[in-house]
Amino acid sequence: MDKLRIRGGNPLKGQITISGAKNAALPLQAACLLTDEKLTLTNLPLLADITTMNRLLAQHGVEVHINGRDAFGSSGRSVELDAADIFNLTAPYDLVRKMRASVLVLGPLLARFGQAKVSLPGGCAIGTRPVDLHIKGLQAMGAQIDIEGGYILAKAPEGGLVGAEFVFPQVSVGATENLMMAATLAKGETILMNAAREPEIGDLARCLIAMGAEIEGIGSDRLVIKGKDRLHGATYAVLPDRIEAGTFAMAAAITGGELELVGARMDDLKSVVKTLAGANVKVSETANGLLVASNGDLLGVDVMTEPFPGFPTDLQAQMMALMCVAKGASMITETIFENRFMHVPELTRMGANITVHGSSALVRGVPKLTGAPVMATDLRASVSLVLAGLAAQGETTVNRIYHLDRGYERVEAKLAACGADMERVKEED
Ligand SMILES: CC(=O)N[C@H]1[C@@H](OP(=O)(O)OP(=O)(O)OC[C@H]2O[C@@H](n3ccc(=O)[nH]c3=O)[C@H](O)[C@@H]2O)O[C@H](CO)[C@@H](O)[C@@H]1O
Ligand SMILES: C=C(OP(=O)(O)O)C(=O)O
Repeated sequence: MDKLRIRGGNPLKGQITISGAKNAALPLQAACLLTDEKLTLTNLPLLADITTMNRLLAQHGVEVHINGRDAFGSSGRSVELDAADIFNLTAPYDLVRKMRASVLVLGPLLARFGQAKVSLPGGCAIGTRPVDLHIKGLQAMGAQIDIEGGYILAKAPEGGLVGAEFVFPQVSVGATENLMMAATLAKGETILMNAAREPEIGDLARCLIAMGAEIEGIGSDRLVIKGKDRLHGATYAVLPDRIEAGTFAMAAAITGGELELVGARMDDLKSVVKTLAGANVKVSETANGLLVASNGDLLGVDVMTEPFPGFPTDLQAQMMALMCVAKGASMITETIFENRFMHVPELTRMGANITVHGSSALVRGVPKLTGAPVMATDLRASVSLVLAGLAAQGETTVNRIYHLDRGYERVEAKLAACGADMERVKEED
C-alpha cells in the first residue's frame, strides 16, 4: 500500500492541468450500455475508479478499448466502449462494493434489456448512502423491483419502461443520473422534478443528446426526457473536474502560493470561489482557466454544504484544512452525508483546533500545523490531509492513499511540479 510523504512549507507556484471529472466520467461510461453502437469518451482521468467501471462493463460484455493519451496531454485518455453484445445482466457484489457508482448500470441495463440484477452497494465511510430513490424512480416507470440476497432484481414491464413524472423527495446526483439514462429508452415522456443540477448531470445529458436522446431542462431541477426506440454511438469529452480544481485552489491558498488551474471553469465553482473570497483568497478567470492567488492572511469563513449550486460536500474536508490555519473561527456544516468528518481527528493530530457538534464543526484557526503520520478512510478526507501536510511544519506521512488514487490523478506529480516537497513511497520503504 502506497503512502505520501510531504515536507510542508513551500508556497505552490505554477500551472496545473485539471483532469477529466471522475464523477462525470463514471455515468458516461455506464451510458454506453444504452446503445449497440460505439461510445467514445475522451479526456478520461487516469483513476482507479475509471478502471473499476471499465472492468464492470467488460464483465457485462462491453468491449473496452483504451486508446492512450489524447489531445488533452498527460491528463487525458480516450476509451471506446462497445456494448453490442451484452451477455450478462448482473453487476456483482465484488465490484459494486468497491465503487458505489457501479449502481449506475441499473437504469441503462433495465431500459435496454428489460431486466438487471445489481448488487446493493451498502454503506461506506461517509454515510449509509441508500439507493431507495433510484429504486422508487424506476418503479414509477413501471419496473418491478425485488431485493434478494443483497441484490436489486429489476424487471421492466412487457414492452419496456414507461415514461413517468417523478419528484425526488431529496436531491440525489446518482438517482437523477440513473433515471435520466433509463428515461432515454422509455416509452413516452419522463419528467424528473427536484432533479440534481450538478455540472456532471449536464455533462451526462449532453452526451445522451449526442447519442440521440431528447432532453430538456439541462442545468435546471426539472428535466424532461422524451424516450426513443434506440440511441446511437457518439464521441464525447468528459468535462474538467471541478472538485480537483477546487482542491488545488485550496492547495494554493493554504501554502500562500499562486496556481493557474488550466481547464477549470468558473461557472462550475461559483459558490467555492465566493467562499474562498470570504477567506481572503483571490480567484480570477484567465484565458486558460482560473488563477488562484493568496492575498495575505487566510480568514475564517462559515461553510455549509448543499447540492449544486451550493458549496459541494466533496470540498468540505479540503475547506476545513484551510480553515485550520485561518485567522478567527469557522463553522463548517455538512448537510449531505451524516458521517463526513473523519478527517477531524487526523487534522487534530496535526495541531488543529476543531470541535464537532452533530453535523457542524467549529474550527478555531491556529498559527501553524505540525507534520504527523496520518490516515484517512475516504477520498476527500485523504486529500484534506495532503493539504494540511503542505502547510504544516515538518514531515507528514499520509497512509492508505488508495482512497486518494480513486479520485486524484498523479496528485504527487502535479503538486511537486509546482514546488511541493512530496513523494509517493511504498509501504515497505
Ligand atoms: C460518483 C459520484 O458522482 N459521486 C458523487 C455523488 O454521489 P451520490 O450520487 O451517491 O450522492 P447522492 O446525491 O445520491 O446523495 C445525496 C444524499 O442523498 C441520499 N440518498 C441518495 C440516493 C438515494 O436513493 N437515497 C438517499 O437517501 C444520500 O445518502 C445522501 O445523503 O454525489 C454526491 C453528492 O454531491 C458526491 O458527494 C459524490 O462524490
Ligand atoms: C464521495 C465521492 O465519491 P463516490 O460517490 O464514488 O464514493 C467523492 O468523489 O468524493
